[in-house]
Amino acid sequence: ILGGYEARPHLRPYMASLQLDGQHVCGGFLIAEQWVLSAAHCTEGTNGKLFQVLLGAHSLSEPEPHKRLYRVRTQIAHPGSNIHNNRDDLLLLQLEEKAELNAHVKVLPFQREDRDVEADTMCEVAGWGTITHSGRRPDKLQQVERPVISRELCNHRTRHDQTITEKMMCTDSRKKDTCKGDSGGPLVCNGVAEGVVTAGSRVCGNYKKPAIYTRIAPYAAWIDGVMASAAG
Ligand SMILES: NCc1cccc(NC(=O)c2cccc3[nH]c(C(N)=O)cc23)c1
Repeated sequence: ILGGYEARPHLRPYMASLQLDGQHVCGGFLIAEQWVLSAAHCTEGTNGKLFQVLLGAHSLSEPEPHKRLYRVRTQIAHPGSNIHNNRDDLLLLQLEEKAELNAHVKVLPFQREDRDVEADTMCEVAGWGTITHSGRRPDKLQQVERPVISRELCNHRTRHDQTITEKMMCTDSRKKDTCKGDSGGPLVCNGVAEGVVTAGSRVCGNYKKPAIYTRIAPYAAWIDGVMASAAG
């Protein structure tokens, strides 16, 4: 997160850190006791290795009560996701066991009504992604508030030039923005997860490249289907 600030500890008990060999790679969030939603692009370069999911954390390094690393039973990328564009950039992770829910570990509801969030709505995004252009990584969860911008503006020739589909949404990226390692985290508007951070143009903090999110509502049926079929 560029231009943000340290989150109030455990005010976002749904936040997950997707880790490989103890290293934070991407954000994610708890959508059910045994399921985390993140971004498919996060699996790039992991050559099929499964993530471990850290829940209940504020600091990535310090011991904290309720902080727990979960193994992943299965990772399911949306069938439409690919490395060439940002379409269908969603990843579902089934934990080896149900997460132990408590004050620091909670499920975040996601939007099921497929209607655009109005432009200028203030939403918030959090993550352990880089906090400087040079790529400094934070130890503690960061957050920032960002206004939603219209798809029309986001699709302008000088911005993302007609690549933003009706299954995506954007927020202003002037100075305060998502960045490397924030992918997979939730965009929360009025207490509901409306979007999932996608790297998009990979640029951070440049107002010409607004932050892009995969809208969750259009994928509610896919998410429910995967969770139901794996319930086993
Ligand atoms: N503000 C939009 C936004 C949201 C989330 C992430 C990003 N930026 C990256 O992710 C990024 C940036 C720079 C080099 C990078 N290399 C890689 C990589 N996977 O090798 C990713 C990146 C941008």
